[in-house]
Amino acid sequence: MDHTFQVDLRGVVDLLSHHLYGSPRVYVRELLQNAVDAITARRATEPDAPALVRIEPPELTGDGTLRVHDSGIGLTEGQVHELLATIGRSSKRDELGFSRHDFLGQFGIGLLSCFLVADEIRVLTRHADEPTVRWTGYADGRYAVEPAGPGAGRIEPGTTVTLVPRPDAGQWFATATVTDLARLFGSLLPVTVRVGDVVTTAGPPPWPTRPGTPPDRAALTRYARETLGYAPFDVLPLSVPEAGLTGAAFILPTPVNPAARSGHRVYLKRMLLAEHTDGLLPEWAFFAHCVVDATELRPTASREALYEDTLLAGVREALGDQVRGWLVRLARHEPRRLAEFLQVHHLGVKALALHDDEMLRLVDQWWPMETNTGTLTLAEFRQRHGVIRYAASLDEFRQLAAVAAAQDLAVVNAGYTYDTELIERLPAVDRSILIERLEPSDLTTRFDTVDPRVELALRPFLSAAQRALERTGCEVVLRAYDPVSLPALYLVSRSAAFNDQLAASRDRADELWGGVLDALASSAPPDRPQLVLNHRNPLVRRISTLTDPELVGLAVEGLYGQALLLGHHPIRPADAALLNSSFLGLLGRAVPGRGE
Ligand SMILES: Nc1ncnc2c1ncn2[C@@H]1O[C@H](COP(=O)(O)OP(=O)(O)OP(=O)(O)O)[C@@H](O)[C@H]1O
Repeated sequence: MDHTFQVDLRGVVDLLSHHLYGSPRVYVRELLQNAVDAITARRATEPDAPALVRIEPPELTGDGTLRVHDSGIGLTEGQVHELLATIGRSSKRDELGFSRHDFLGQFGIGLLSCFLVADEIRVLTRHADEPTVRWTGYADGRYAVEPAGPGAGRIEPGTTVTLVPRPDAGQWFATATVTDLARLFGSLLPVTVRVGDVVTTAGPPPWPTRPGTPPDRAALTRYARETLGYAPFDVLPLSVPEAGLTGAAFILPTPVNPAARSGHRVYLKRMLLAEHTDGLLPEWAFFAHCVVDATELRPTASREALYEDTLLAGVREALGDQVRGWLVRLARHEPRRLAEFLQVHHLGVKALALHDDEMLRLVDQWWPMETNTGTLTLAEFRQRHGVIRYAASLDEFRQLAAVAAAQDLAVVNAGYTYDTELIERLPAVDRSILIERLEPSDLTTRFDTVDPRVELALRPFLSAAQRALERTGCEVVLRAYDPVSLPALYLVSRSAAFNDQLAASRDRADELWGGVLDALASSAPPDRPQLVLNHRNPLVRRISTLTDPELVGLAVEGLYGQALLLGHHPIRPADAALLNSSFLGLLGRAVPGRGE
């Protein structure tokens, strides 16, 4: 024998409140939604029927209940039995079970949300000229249906839903709260909604809802200020006809962390879905905040997020194209504004340019980069210097910018976030673009060698200098270069820097890893850092003529330490000890009196 499922209503309500809805406040939304749907249904056959929803909070009814009156289609007694008492039953689906296009509701569970805040729900409803019916449902699962009785019938078709608040839910019924919630969820609804005497609907959205209508920028900016709390950098209207979507993207006026997306304000058929909806824009467009209304996108059952389907994916792509189009237009027609935009959002734009050719071109053309010949865009740099020569880290740039400039070598500082990757991606977009990473040791090839006779005469000095620095593993070289004021330059090729790091890790590693690192070290080329003394520098010349080997040692150690510091190189413990001893040694010699 067949049996019918029994439903434990308390269990279902518990499920809704703890696992489906984020807050009991959704009861206002569900009541509004049912009222609006009922009005839509009535106006389908009676286009001139009134379209009014009136909410009376307990303060106004005076009997502790909240009432929602609508001028909708109402229900017959048969429908009351069928629809109100069956969980999951809805009049808003077609014979095949698909949600009907004109309605907000579709799941047949919305009314249950009232049990989040009420113990008892009463519905007094009249359909056309049928008798008025009274339905009362209780949170424990009981319900009663009866005719309204003489004198208690409704004069007009429509429905009044009455909630008897639960003792612990009083806060959700305060007039101010109900007004705020009606405004939050329903301000764009196409019917008039009143809480008491206060109209909470605000008419049509502030963005164009018909194709071809130009946006009212002043109204949109006002909307952003009043509703979203900021004055946008710019506003662009959005439209995706396949999703029945219209809206606006507000470009945020301050930098935002691309990883901390705050989501978009989404309305479905003019009812607020959520203020922080994810998934509407591609991730790169984090600098845009959208407010949209769509007729075809679907909500999840909680009505607090968008259902991820192919339509949503298509919408995301279309909206991404529109935001991108705005950027490209700005670049073409308002370069100043674009520069302002980039000042605020350059990090995000660069992140986007890592994958997006159009954005990469934008960065190439418009983003001012630091170079050792002043601030230039990469495009300008190319035009002037041909090859984009770049230092891949801030330290490398600092170390070499001035010296390279003195050799007429223009270098871009690509040490800021994403810059190196972006420069290295440029040739993939435009094969004619030449790039070259500045290798510190390349510089020495541009330095002049010293006259062989002079160098020969300085052999003893150079040997003493090399001996003094032997412990540091660095090679002393003599060259002549500009700027004259620079006595010495410490140059580490990339492979030497790698070797240094490897040696430091080797010292800290255990046996197993030590073995692995040793194997690596043996495959790395034996490239030593160089201390390049500048023979054009007067001090170096004087030092090179010293005959006291100890003083030569102290002076060269001093130059070594100064070159390390000037180039922002890491100071290892051995370097610190060397710096210390050379400083004290030189001081000892400089101060009159006998040393111990
Ligand atoms: N104010 C009303 N006027 C007329 N009919 C109503 C009203 N409120 C509810 N109903 C009827 O009760 C049914 C169930 O309502 P309920 O809110 O539970 O679900 P729904 O609106 O169909 O779907 P959803 O769960 O998505 O809101 C509705 O389909 C509708 O037929």
